[in-house]
Amino acid sequence: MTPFPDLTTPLGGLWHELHRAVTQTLAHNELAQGGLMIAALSALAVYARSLPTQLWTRLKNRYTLTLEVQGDDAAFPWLAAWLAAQPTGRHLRHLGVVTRFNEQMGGQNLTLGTDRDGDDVNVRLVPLSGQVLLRYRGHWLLARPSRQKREGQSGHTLGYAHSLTFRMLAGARGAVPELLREAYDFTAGRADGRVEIHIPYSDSWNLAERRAARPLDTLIYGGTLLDDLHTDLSGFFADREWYAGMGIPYRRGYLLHGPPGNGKSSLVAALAGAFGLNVCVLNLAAPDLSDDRLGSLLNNLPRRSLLLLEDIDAVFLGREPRAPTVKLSFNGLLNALDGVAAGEGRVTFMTTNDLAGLDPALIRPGRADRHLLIGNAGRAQIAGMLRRFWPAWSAQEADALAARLPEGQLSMARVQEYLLERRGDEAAVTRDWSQLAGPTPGPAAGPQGCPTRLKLLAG
Ligand SMILES: Nc1ncnc2c1ncn2[C@@H]1O[C@H](COP(=O)(O)OP(=O)(O)OP(=O)(O)O)[C@@H](O)[C@H]1O
Repeated sequence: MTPFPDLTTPLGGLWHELHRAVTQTLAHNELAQGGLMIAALSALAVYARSLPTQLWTRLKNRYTLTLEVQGDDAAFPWLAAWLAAQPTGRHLRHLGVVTRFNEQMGGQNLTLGTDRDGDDVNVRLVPLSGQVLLRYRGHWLLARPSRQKREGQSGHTLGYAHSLTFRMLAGARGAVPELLREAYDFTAGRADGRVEIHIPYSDSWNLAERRAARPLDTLIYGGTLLDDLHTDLSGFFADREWYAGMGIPYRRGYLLHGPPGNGKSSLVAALAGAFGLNVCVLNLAAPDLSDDRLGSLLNNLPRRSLLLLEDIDAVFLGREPRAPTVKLSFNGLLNALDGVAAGEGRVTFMTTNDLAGLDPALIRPGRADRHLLIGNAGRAQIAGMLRRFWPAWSAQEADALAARLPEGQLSMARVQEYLLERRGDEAAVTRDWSQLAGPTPGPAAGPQGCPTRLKLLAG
């Protein structure tokens, strides 16, 4: 087949003319010859310059493998914390300071001091970007944390999307599962009795904090509330097959209601510790929580978690949002709680200080199967708390002191605060006792004396 078009056609004739003109020009015109030469050499130079990069990329793709984990994945905190704990992890030079609510970033924990309430003020030094070479089980790993700005529709910064990449020789593939297992054991898998608190991040959850589990017996409630709840929950976890056999959705919902500061949030965290579970805290009033996002979040709940919806009365008045900033619709919430997509095995705790303000649909059985009133402190509870603070006191001494206070008027948080203030001065507890029945001191205290910052998680 001839490389030229057919000369008998008009296009073939045109091509022939063009070819002849170019050949003649190149044969007789030195300027054209020089131009062509320069163009050819330039093209060669460009190709030669890109050759090492191409070669490197080819070699890299052929002989190395990459393990990448995105910041919103559950494995991210495991690997980030593991990396930060490696001796060479400290060689990363681009560090950021984040508060403890970003524990998922790994990094080095620093306690800067204690605040007015005696709580540690913690920050973390976390690697944001850079790369380090480290040796793992005889293999070289190039670890590279990085972050990318996330922008909203109007171009404003929403935050940063973090990711972590490990590059290694292809032969190290067998070490990947071990690496993941070790990172998991180092963090979430540590059987140290800690409870993980997760908060929403985009459509998924981020580990906000790992905290020591509070023993259940440090919480004192009236009657048999604690035992009943524990038994109910144990029964639920043991009954999966029974639910399946009965065709009943395998979910359990609890509504804890009562005045503030009597241990609703603390109870959820303590139960999580007792059952080896974690807590996912969701603020339904968050302005960026739409119906869709709530659905995704509930579908993506980390395994073995209790879902905690705090202060649900603060979101809707009846079925209407309490504030214009609330994006969630009442129906969206109902659907997420028990619609078709509602997660199997989910345990939800809702807390409220205002039962009367809630729409009955939100708390009907199926969404909230058990309603538990957690009221103000009874005398027996106050006596119980006195003996926790002062174990040497006899039951009669504690009962006698508690009997001087009105039944069900004070919050347990108020009693706790009073005792905390006098924990170094036993005599002051009895001496000032009448103050407890009086008005609550301090600007941060609510009507029942619940210090507002004693929530499971702020926000
Ligand atoms: N029943 C209780 N036994 C022991 N301590 C309690 C009890 N109730 C409350 N406290 C103490 O009071 C503090 C506040 O409790 P918590 O935040 O759990 O109350 P709450 O009912 O969830 O309050 P709110 O309705 O304001 O969220 C905690 O530090 C906890 O130690």
